[in-house]
Amino acid sequence: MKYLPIGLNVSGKKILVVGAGKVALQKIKILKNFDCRVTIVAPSVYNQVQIIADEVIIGAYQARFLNNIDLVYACTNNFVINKKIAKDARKRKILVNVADNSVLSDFISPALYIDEPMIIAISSDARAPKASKNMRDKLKQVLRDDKVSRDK
Ligand SMILES: C[C@@]1(CC(=O)O)c2cc3[nH]c(cc4nc(cc5[nH]c(cc(n2)[C@H]1CCC(=O)O)[C@@](C)(CC(=O)O)[C@@H]5CCC(=O)O)C(CC(=O)O)=C4CCC(=O)O)c(CCC(=O)O)c3CC(=O)O
Ligand SMILES: NC(=O)C1=CN([C@@H]2O[C@H](COP(=O)(O)OP(=O)(O)OC[C@H]3O[C@@H](n4cnc5c(N)ncnc54)[C@H](O)[C@@H]3O)[C@@H](O)[C@H]2O)C=CC1
Repeated sequence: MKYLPIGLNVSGKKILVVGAGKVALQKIKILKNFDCRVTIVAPSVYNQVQIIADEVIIGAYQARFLNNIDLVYACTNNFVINKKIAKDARKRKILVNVADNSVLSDFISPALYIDEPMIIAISSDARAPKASKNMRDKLKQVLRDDKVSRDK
């Protein structure tokens, strides 16, 4: 095993998501459940992303966008850019998640289900993301059933 699951306090932290496609949107939707500030950078950003991000930078990634950032997600569809983001982040000691390269990632994204205050987080140590998603969906029902019995 390589990736330690921890509960990171992101309250008030500045988080940069590079890219605004399907994978970036998935990350942003999760982040919006937490008390952090999310900035998106991408050459073009569609409405849904625009609405949920705290700040949007239209344009290609530049290293200076990492200034004052606490955590970064590299979610472009360009592996060269993603690799550069990882390198730039490491130089600045900022923890980085690289959507297409777990080897370069300081942390990985588990499959999540949030029903406050409970969180289900399933990971396969980056080896079987689809299996993580499927297991999360099964356990989601367990949490829902448990809640029904707690609320009775
Ligand atoms: C390392 C990591 C990246 C990271 O940390 O970001 C990673 C990497 C890769 N994913 C790949 C593929 C797919 N990933 C998904 C979905 C999700 N993947 C997520 C996490 C992670 N994926 C991290 C490890 C998590 C762990 O430890 O288990 C979830 C759980 C959370 C999230 O993305 O936030 C999210 C569910 C979101 C939700 O529904 O809630 C689907 C299905 C779909 O999209 O419906 C497919 C298509 C599969 C198919 O079609 O079979 C591939 C290609 C190779 C392959 O297939 O294995 C790579 C490897 C690579 O690209 O190198
Ligand atoms: N859940 C996961 O972790 C998964 C990860 N992936 C990987 O994640 C990456 C992203 O996938 P999708 O979101 O589906 O791609 P996508 O094509 O939908 O989105 C890519 C985004 O990157 C942006 N982009 C491209 N060059 C950029 C630059 N120089 N600076 C800033 N933004 C830039 C594009 O404008 C676009 O918004 C791919 O590398 C893919 O292989 C794929 C499936 C699941």
